Amino acid sequence: MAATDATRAADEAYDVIVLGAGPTGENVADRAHAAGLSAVVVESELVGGECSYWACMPSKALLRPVAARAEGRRVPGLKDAADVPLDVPAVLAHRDAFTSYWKDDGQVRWLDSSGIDLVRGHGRLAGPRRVVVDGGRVLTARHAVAVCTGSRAVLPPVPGLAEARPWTSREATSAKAAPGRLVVVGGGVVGVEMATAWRALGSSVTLLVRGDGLLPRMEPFAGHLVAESLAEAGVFLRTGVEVREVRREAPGGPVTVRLDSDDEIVADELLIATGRAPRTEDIGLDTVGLTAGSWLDVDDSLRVTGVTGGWLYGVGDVNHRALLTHQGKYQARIAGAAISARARGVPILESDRWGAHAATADHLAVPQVVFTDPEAASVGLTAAAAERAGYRTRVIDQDLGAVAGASLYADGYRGRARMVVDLDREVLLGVTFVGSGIAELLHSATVAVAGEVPLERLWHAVPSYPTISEVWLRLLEAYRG
Ligand SMILES: Cc1cc2nc3c(=O)[nH]c(=O)nc-3n(C[C@H](O)[C@H](O)[C@H](O)COP(=O)(O)OP(=O)(O)OC[C@H]3O[C@@H](n4cnc5c(N)ncnc54)[C@H](O)[C@@H]3O)c2cc1C
Ligand SMILES: NC(=O)c1ccc[n+]([C@@H]2O[C@H](COP(=O)([O-])OP(=O)(O)OC[C@H]3O[C@@H](n4cnc5c(N)ncnc54)[C@H](O)[C@@H]3O)[C@@H](O)[C@H]2O)c1
Repeated sequence: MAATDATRAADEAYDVIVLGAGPTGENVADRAHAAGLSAVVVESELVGGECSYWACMPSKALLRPVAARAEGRRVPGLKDAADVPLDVPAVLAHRDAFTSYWKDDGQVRWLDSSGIDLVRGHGRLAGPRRVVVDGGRVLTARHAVAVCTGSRAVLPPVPGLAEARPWTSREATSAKAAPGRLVVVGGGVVGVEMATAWRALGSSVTLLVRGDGLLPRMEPFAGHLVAESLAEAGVFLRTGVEVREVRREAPGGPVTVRLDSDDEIVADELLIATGRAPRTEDIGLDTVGLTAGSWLDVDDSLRVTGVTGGWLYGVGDVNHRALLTHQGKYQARIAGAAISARARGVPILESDRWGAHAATADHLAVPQVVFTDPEAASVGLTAAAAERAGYRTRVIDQDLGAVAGASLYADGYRGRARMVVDLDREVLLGVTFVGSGIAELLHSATVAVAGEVPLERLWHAVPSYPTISEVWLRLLEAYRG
């Protein structure tokens, strides 16, 4: 029997509506559902979002063989065997498998098995607590709507650029073959990771950076070490340059990039990796008093400020707090807890620093690993950021190559570590590691920074011998004198 309008309307009411099924949206829905609330997710493309299909997963699948080969080349006995070109079809096939061939059946099954409803289509807010999908189906939320629509690559307003149809992160992570000549614009994370991957896959790569170094949000030595190694891998790095104009005479033909110096570079592909914009231009923000196309300002429980009634949340990339999958998922856990507490009528939330309903780590302890060779990883504040924030600090640096575990790990190990100490509390504000195999070391630093572990107690956390982790001992010895 066909549902009447009345029963249909009742069917379409949920406790929580989530807009966007990326890693963040999936986790908000999961947390809400685990707390006994009904949840629906609206998704216009693939369940799993950018991370699964055009970002984290495919990029790391491309980069893992690059790192493994680089490490093999530095291990006696393995050097010659590892010093070979990558098997490009095998690497690309591995990447394709990691994106599930751009199909989301597995993630849809997970939603189903979790008891979360999925509505496919483009969702737009239509006033408080209402979402309209593809201009038809109307969903209403009893407690909350969480906007988790993520971000997209921005193209700077360079004449001819849009018409030249450059690669963005989507094409750079999903391309079916290595271009002969690739120009990459932007020395941030996407720029350096993709320059690393495509160089190793056989492209001649030119990396154009308008600043004076790479990875400007990290400690300067991270960018220096990565630049040194990219140059050794054969990447042409040009710093202090601006792109003035781009021309592509024929679709699929060569592209010419003119710089502010009037130099021209001709390439087969151009990757623009100059940052992100929020996917909020067409989600009905104007219907709730917000500006279309803006990042969402949120409080520490991820609730959007400037909207009355407290029902709208903005979680993940869309709030611009930390554009990382793990941080979006962390925010989702906090938002899910806050939504369910408010739904239960809990009078006062745990919104104090490090409370259950406050995403404090977004301000103080965001970890990030850049999967270049060497890897660069950091958590918390850089020395410069700590100084700007007014802390009284001491900076301790350590040559990672001098650690026994590192020299065993690879011949001629190159790397560096830094800890930034808050002298008033004697806890760590930030830690950075650069070197092979340090990605897995980062969590120790995250625990120390988020835990605000006193340095005198860290002294009793004994790293195993001979591991790269002994860098902790060297850093603490240098601090204690
Ligand atoms: C090349 C690259 C590599 C990266 N590598 C890493 C990494 O190694 N580690 C890491 O932590 N982070 C990495 N990131 C960042 C990471 O991808 C993002 O931080 C993460 O995807 C954000 O998750 P999200 O759920 O907030 O948004 P997204 O993953 O962007 O998901 C948003 C979802 O919302 C959907 N949507 C948008 N608008 C609507 C609408 N109106 N209606 C319905 N659905 C909608 C979209 O289709 C999408 O599925 C990388 C990013 C890039 C570009
Ligand atoms: N391994 C990881 O964790 C990982 C990997 C890739 C991306 N990400 C996330 O995705 C987000 C996007 O990465 P991204 O590299 O696109 O952004 P980004 O903000 O990290 O870097 C963009 C770079 O482009 C430069 N730039 C901006 N406008 C420019 C212009 N007109 N001309 C030349 N250069 C210009 C900026 O100065 C900056 O250095 C980041 O926030 C990052 O955290 C994470």
